[in-house]
Amino acid sequence: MEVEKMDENEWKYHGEGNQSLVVSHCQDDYVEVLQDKDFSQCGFDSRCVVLRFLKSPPNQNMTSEEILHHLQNIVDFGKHVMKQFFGENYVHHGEIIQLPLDFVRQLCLKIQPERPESRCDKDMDTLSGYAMCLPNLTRLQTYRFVEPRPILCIEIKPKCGFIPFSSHVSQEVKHKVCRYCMHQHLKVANGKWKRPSKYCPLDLFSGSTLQIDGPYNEAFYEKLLDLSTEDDGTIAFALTKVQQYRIAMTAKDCSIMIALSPCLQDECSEQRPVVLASKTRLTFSVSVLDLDLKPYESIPHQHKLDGKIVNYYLKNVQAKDDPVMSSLFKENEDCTLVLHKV
Ligand SMILES: O=P(O)(O)O[C@@H]1[C@@H](OP(=O)(O)O)[C@H](OP(=O)(O)O)[C@H](O)[C@H](OP(=O)(O)O)[C@H]1OP(=O)(O)O
Ligand SMILES: Nc1ncnc2c1ncn2[C@@H]1O[C@H](COP(=O)(O)OP(=O)(O)OP(=O)(O)O)[C@@H](O)[C@H]1O
Repeated sequence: MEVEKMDENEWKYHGEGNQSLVVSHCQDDYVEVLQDKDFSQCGFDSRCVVLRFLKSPPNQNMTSEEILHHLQNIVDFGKHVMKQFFGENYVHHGEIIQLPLDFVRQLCLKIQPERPESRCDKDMDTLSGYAMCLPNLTRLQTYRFVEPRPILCIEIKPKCGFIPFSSHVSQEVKHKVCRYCMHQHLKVANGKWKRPSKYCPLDLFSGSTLQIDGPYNEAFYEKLLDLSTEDDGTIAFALTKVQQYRIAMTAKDCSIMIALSPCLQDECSEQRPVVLASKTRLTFSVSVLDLDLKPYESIPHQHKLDGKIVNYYLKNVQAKDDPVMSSLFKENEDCTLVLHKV
């Protein structure tokens, strides 16, 4: 990708979350096989990548150095920690790219009308010129060229699914209803959603949970794994526990992108994973995204939020449905852990 020749008209709004905004190349729907000569600064043809910009509330801009440092942490954390947890093939840590400021400003103006109103409480960073360059995960990742066939891409955010059994969890309701389902009621009350979701992460997961700022290198990862479960009372132990918590919080908020495309029998090779769906053979790619480490500051926020979620649920949902906790057994509603003898 030749950064000096970047033209905002070749890029389009792709999507955004609470922390970042993503643009993709306008031609990504109909490109031909790419030649190695097209690859440059970040090792990809611009038509196969997305650019991911950080966002911040108006008047709370970080300096360029802070942005660069933050992006570097994201890349290192993906590369050395999350890749090890999820697997080399599923995590794409990307690279930092420095773009001409003029391009970034023009791009920001161009995409503004496409942004959903609910996301406009934060602005895309147009001051630093830094962004992450990542493969476009809505495409198949098997080869570095664009598939000639149509692709169906599904993005899911599985969220966290387990019922804690620790005796340190004092509230009885937490042993019965998962946090995600309880949180849904608070989100409806706060106006985030119109109604609680019928999805429950417990349907997806069967049990346990996934168990430090920089350097996010292999030694860091080893340290996380080596931590014994016995509390030895040292500061090092306590710090590592905090880091484990942050990593678990990060993992619980990730997204999974699944790209599927039809393929003919003679096209199937060992390199290309295939799934059979009734009469069709589909080749696919699976990627995990949004693996930015949650900041320290989110820990007290999580703690407060936890209290709000449970209190709201107990007062407004369970209290209404009691006396016999009938809600626990309502089909498709809050998901309760019901143990069956096998
Ligand atoms: O708290 P939750 O479970 O609602 O998750 C938040 C997400 O809400 P969602 O699950 O999509 O409804 C929320 O997603 P949306 O903004 O709704 O897309 C963010 O991912 C948020 O992370 P951060 O604080 O911006 O780093 C997420 O916050 P944390 O992961 O920091 O708690
Ligand atoms: N590499 C990628 N390829 C294709 N699409 C992507 C890629 N990265 C992000 N996206 C799209 O952009 C959206 C926003 O990106 P992302 O989830 O990283 O933002 P975020 O602000 O960190 O999210 P959150 O609100 O969960 O904190 C994703 O939901 C996804 O649809």
